[in-house]
Amino acid sequence: MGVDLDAFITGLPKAELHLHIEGSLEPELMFALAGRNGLSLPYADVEAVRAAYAFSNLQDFLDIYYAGAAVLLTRQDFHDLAMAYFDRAVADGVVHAEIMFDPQTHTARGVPFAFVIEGLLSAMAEAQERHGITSALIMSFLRHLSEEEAFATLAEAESWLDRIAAVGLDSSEVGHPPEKFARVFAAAAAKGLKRVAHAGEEGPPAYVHAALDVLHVDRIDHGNRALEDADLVERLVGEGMTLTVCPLSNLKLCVVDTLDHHPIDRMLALGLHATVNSDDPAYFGGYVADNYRAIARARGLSRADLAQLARNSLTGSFLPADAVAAHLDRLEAFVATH
Ligand SMILES: Nc1ncnc2[nH]cnc12
Ligand SMILES: [Zn+2]
Repeated sequence: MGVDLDAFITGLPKAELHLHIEGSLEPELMFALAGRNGLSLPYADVEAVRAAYAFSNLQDFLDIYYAGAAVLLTRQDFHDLAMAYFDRAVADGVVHAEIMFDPQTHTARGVPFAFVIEGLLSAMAEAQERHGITSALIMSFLRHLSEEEAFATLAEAESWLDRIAAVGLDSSEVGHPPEKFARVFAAAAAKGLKRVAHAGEEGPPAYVHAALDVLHVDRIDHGNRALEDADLVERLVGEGMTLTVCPLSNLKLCVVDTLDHHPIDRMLALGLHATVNSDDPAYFGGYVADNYRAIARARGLSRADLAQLARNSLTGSFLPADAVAAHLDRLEAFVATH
């Protein structure tokens, strides 16, 4: 009733479960931080940065994304980066965000782990105080690096483990299967951390199986290629496994050729617990509500579908059950009146 689809999408209380904070670095902030830190960028201006964002696969993107992150040096830089994200997320109706960070991208450049996490944590506290948005941290290991380096990162995080909800696995998927990180994920689990992993973005269904069987993940990031394996789909449905799907990312990284062919509605119809997320919004042309809008238009999603995606995001989050229930109550009230 009443409001148009854009307002309905924005108004739906939702969680964002797949967001790389380094991927929310807008070109304007990239230039501001480069200036503040006395660094020069290989781009003339923000338009030139945006023009460089044309990718034909995941690796094309990762090369540019790691280069962009080089402007992040101080606690204040990480704080400013995260505050900019939270401001956008709140405007999109995000009530809870589980944000991934890649410490190895920074520690490899000599930035102390403490600067990264303290900057993010101070922004998380400020965003909660200012906007009421809650958040959690997912510490992701770069899968193109070694198991030993992942263990070193877990050791560096030791004194902050009570502030980290989960470990994750990202970066170049093909050739770096989940098995490579079996032991470090087991060590993280023994320390009480939850586990997520990118799987089935470019990698085959076998990587999704391994994320489940070997890494014992609580969620699958992306999971698109699971659709190639009917038994795997049945298993994911049976286990109620949340998939953190990222439509605009899938388009920009050529996981789908057009959003018109995106499988989000097929996933819902199969009973998969799919969610919609932005992945790296500064690089892929949109924040979470842009992703809902783009996929709704391309696939003709109904308001009931959109509400189900938002519901899945809340139930798939790592929030305590009472907080999930409270958000779901608000979601159902919103849906009933719009
Ligand atoms: N979509 C993605 N896949 C793998 N690693 C990433 N790091 C940032 N975004 C990523
Ligand atoms: Zn991702």
